[in-house]
Amino acid sequence: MGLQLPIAFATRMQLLLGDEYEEFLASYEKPRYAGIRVNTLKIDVESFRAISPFELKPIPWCETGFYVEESLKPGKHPYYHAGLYYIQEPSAMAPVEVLDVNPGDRVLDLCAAPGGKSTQIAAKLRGQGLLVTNDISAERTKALAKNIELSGVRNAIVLNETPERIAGRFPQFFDRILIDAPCSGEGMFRKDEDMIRQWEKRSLEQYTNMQRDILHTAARMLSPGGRIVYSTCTFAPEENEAIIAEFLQQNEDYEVIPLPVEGGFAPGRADWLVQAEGLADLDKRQGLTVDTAAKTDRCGRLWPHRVDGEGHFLAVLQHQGQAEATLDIAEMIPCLDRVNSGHHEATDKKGKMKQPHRRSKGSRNVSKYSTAPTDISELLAGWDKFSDEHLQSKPAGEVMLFGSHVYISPLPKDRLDGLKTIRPGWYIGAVKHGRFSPGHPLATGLKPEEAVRVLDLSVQDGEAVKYLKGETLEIPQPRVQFKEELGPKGYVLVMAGGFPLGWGKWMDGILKNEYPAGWRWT
Ligand SMILES: C[S@@+](CC[C@H](N)C(=O)[O-])C[C@H]1O[C@@H](n2cnc3c(N)ncnc32)[C@H](O)[C@@H]1O
Repeated sequence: MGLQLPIAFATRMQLLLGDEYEEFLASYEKPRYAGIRVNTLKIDVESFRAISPFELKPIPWCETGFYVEESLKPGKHPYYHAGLYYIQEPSAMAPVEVLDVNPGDRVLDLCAAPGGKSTQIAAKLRGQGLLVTNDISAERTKALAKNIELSGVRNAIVLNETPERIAGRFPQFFDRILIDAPCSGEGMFRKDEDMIRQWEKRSLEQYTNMQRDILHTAARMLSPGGRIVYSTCTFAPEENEAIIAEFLQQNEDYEVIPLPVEGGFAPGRADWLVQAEGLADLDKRQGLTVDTAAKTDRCGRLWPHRVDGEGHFLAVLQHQGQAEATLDIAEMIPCLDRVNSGHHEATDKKGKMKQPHRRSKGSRNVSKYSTAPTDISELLAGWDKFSDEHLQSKPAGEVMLFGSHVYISPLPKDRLDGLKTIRPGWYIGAVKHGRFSPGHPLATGLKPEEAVRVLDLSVQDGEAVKYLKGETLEIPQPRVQFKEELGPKGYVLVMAGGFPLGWGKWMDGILKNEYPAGWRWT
């Protein structure tokens, strides 16, 4: 066998799985599975199937997910750079499918980086409601913010916080909470051998302490009648059924909802917690009863020897309280029917939000964090002028100013006071050298019909790739589509096969490339 499993892991799995162990072990001989998930914020599944560069085989537990041949390099196609799909391990698509996200919900993704599940949640929200996406790792939130932007999400806030500090600001606030918990990663050994080295470095107890804390803190943020999905990519019952059993014991107002039978979910292994004579050693924790431990058979497991995917665990925790009519986010912010990214942390290095002051201009809600002495009216005038000249209409929502940067946010900014905010919303642009420059995420969040000037580049003959590499392109004027009264000169929304990639500036047959250097195709 090519893969060297840690002996302690293999011995434990053999003990737990008994007769099934040989089959489990044989799964490590098979190649890993690769998947993509269609981003329905950009394209519906049927339309994507019609233009897909890859053969697609449906993933049973995710309507928008497909197995693809990894050797075809799905990350090297202009459609990937246009955010039409996200590359995601097939089993990792399961937790969001059982979170039951509906447009308009307030959703928290607490351990979110690099953002696979957050972009899946965003697609289910369809631009309505709120996604707060968080990770404790500052480094990993960079990838998280980028993936949110690449996917064209307009209603997300990206945080880099501890769950405890978020709970302090958002008690009983969220309808849905996803905890894709940090774990020992045993289910990912086949996908990523580095996970084996990581496994050897940390004790199980370190993980279980973190998992317990995160779950208990998350529960404080759930609104009555809401739902938490707890998932891991590990097999150890200590990190899975035992965490859920203990939570249920301490929180009688929660039930575990059984998973749908279709799709390949195997039941949770309550039997690993409960033996004929009572609780197994593993779970002789104070207060835990056999009845509660037995409920964990309603959790779900994806086994690499039973499904085409890696190992995962998931539990749907439904709060039994009556859902209260919460204030709709759209009521908190006038006109929030379209609400989302950027490059500037909105907090200082200590995570302190600079004291905001609000002011209204016309029908608009404007908030400002006074980081830099940029003149507010200059910023607003810049944004007004840009939108008049380049957009069919101004996107609605609360305009927030951070120094010289403009965002549209799905929440009133005082909700974020004191939190280390990586993106307070959709990054619109900034005033540089006295001029408003549109942000790249403004382009990735726009629909082609919202721009005044568009240019469609060919996907087939390498033209879109040239743009993605940052090249200047020669583009004759008839290829630029524009609003007659505004002319062809100026910022152009550049597309690949009809899907926005970024900005360019067209003048006299030349398209100056505005694709950000850090995003370029290499
Ligand atoms: C399994 S990964 C998340 C993968 C992600 N959900 C996705 O689908 O792309 C777990 C994440 O939890 C983060 N993490 C670890 N401890 C945390 C904590 N106490 N609070 C929030 N995030 C934490 C890690 O930095 C890591 O990015």
